[in-house]
Amino acid sequence: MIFFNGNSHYVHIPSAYRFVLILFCLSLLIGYVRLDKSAQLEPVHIKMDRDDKQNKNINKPSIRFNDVAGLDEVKEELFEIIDFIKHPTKYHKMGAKIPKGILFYGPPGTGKTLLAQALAGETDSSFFPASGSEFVEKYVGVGAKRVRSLFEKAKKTSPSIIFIDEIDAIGAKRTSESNNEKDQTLNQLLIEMDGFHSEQTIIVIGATNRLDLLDEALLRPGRFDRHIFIGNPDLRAREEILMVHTKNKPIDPSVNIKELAQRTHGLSGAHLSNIANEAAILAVRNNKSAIGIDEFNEAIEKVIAGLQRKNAVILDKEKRKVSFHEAGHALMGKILNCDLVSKVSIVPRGEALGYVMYAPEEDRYLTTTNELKNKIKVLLGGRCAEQLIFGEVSTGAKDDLKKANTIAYQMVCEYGMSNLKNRVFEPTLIRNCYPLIDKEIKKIIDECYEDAFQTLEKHSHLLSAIATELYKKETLTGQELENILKLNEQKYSLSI
Ligand SMILES: Nc1ncnc2c1ncn2[C@@H]1O[C@H](COP(=O)(O)OP(=O)(O)OP(=O)(O)O)[C@@H](O)[C@H]1O
Ligand SMILES: [Zn+2]
Repeated sequence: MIFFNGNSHYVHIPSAYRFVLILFCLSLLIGYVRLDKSAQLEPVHIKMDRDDKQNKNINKPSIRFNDVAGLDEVKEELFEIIDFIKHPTKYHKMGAKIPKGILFYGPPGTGKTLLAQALAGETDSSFFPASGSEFVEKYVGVGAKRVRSLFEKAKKTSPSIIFIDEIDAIGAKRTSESNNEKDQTLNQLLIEMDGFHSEQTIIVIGATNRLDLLDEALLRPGRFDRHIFIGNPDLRAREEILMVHTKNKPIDPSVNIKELAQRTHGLSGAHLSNIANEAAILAVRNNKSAIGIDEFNEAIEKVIAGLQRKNAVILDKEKRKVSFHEAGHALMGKILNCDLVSKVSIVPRGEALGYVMYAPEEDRYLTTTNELKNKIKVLLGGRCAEQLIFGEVSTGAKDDLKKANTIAYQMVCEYGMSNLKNRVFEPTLIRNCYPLIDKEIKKIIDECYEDAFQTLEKHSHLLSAIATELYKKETLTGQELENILKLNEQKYSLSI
């Protein structure tokens, strides 16, 4: 209550009322402060909560290179990228551009995702996994928007690694039957990759099982210009992968991991991790205190039986055949001093069941008749070895034959290196003179085959030595090949 005296503007309030008034004002004040506080605090509180969630969503993998077994060559290649991410200024000062995109390609389950996580773990980068198929939407523009928002998030928490699995889902070659939504999504990805500055350390890793499907635009310099093949593990790698996946499991001492690795030729890392897990589950079911060989045997059978592709696991007989076939190529290459062999392997790669890798040659612009014939002999060496050892040939030389025949054809029709001398055959002339040309091609191929066969026959002890080691180890480096030859050449010369 307020008393008002019109004359003096003095307001007289009795003390009891004064007390109540003070209390009222105080309570208002406290209420206001509380209201004000809560009005201010609440959004702050919510904001913190959101930040917290965002931070929690930022995935910083704890996986390290040590968790990825085998793949030593790949890891070596990635060490450079690690240095880029860890010390970007060193490179910026030199005016060097940090690579933006890396493409991992190879068969499924070989550790592409694992490696990308390990790269993030090693560099303490934020990890943004995505799958190409997530961006493929019915409605135009949705995929592009998702790409934009993914890059926005990655930029905020740089250094970041964006991992796009199944990149072929958005990055496949564009055809005349264009799909507007897919094209927009791919364009957005290209724009984002072209857009981020080199000061923002963001590496985009794409993974695919089919490199050949990807659009050229994606592979251009400045985009996914580093391509790293990640293949199925060889014997040593399989042993290491099995070790990684049995590390924290009680294993019966009688289990020989090396022997398990030998029996799982052609399987991927994912299969091996699956075997270890299946074996553990079986051990629980069998009331065992440790995983024994019976559980492993059953798990291997289960995983192998579950494989749809029969040739995913090469039968032992085939493995022997492939070993001799590849040894035939490698030995011919060595004897004829053709190209420098850097690796021989019987680990399937793409459609090939084995392969010989040659060290990059210096650029050559001229090749002689003899050199071309030697190339044909090396190509035919695989089939010759099969004929020599098994008395029959297989379909495995399909690609070799195609390449050998192409060289022979060029020798006859383009280089004037046959009995038809210095003639050049244009398509119409080829049609008219086909029997003549064919006879010359056949002559070159037959002579080379005969020569390669005799050479391998003469050095069959070396062929067997290489094939045996290859069968055992599955991959031989150029140096290991050299050592086998040296060792057996000595034995050979001593024995004659
Ligand atoms: N080199 C390896 N070392 C250890 N574990 C491995 C290795 N390779 C594969 N694995 C195991 O297999 C699982 C699957 O591997 P990952 O997902 O990385 O394969 P991927 O190549 O990305 O397959 P996809 O092409 O099918 O996406 C991993 O989680 C891991 O358990
Ligand atoms: Zn071959």
